[in-house]
Amino acid sequence: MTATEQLELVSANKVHGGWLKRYRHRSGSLDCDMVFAIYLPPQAEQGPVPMLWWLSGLTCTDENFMQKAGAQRKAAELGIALICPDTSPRGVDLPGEDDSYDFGSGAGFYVNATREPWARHYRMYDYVTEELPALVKRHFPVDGERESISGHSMGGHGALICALKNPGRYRSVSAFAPIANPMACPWGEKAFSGYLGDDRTQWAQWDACELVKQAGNSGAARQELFVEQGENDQFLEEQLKPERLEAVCAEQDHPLILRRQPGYDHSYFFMASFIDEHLTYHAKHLL
Ligand SMILES: CC(=O)Oc1ccc2c(C)cc(=O)oc2c1
Repeated sequence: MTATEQLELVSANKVHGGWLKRYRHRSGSLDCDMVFAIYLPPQAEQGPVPMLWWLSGLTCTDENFMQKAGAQRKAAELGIALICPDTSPRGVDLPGEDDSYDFGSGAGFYVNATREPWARHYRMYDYVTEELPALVKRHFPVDGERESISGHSMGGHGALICALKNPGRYRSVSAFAPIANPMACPWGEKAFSGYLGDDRTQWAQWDACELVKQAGNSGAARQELFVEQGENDQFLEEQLKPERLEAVCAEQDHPLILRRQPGYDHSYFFMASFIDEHLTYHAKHLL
């Protein structure tokens, strides 16, 4: 811990016997102040609990999942901490940062930007895989050896790439309506060209389909991917493309559970409907 590290409590609410707390801290990797949310189940009063990281989607902050998904009841029952970072650096005031919902503020895409002016602050991959986990492990009763990851849409993409880029790190990974092949959809092409430049070989490091292709060369065991997808999702065909992940997983013999749910859209109503099953899935790997 650095001598100056400070966590400022923003809010605290008791939920299902545990505590949902929000904290502000100075992020070194993003070079700005950030807020994250953590739900500690009642079991955390007795000793360290395993963790589920939740990565949210475009336009979200640390708050959406905690307020809308209804995950705390099951997390309290299972004894799993939930941790939700914000989705981009905040307050850094870069030109054009607030011009659109799918780039800049609220749209960090969980990559480390290499292109100016984004490279100094837009390092969400380092933030969610290194800086914030280290901080959480220093300050809260969590078991650093037991972590899993999940997310929605842009955050589903984030969860998949974090797991695929770090074999053996997360006990399990799941995703709701992930942007499965960002190199080949308008959201991803805009974000990757803006943050990473025009060299598509660099983009491949941040694309779940490309990482599944590369996973066979790492020597590590292939980790199962659990994906939930609503069939009435308004972004399904143009942006999400789960069939591409399905095809590449079949081609590479990479384990994938892809569940298509009739009638469900892209909203948090979809996540609220299946979050308990995802928590139960992660609990099988964490407990
Ligand atoms: C709270 C909420 O509705 O979140 C939300 C809405 C829309 C989207 C879209 C379109 C993409 C995404 O990545 O996340 C996302 C989250």
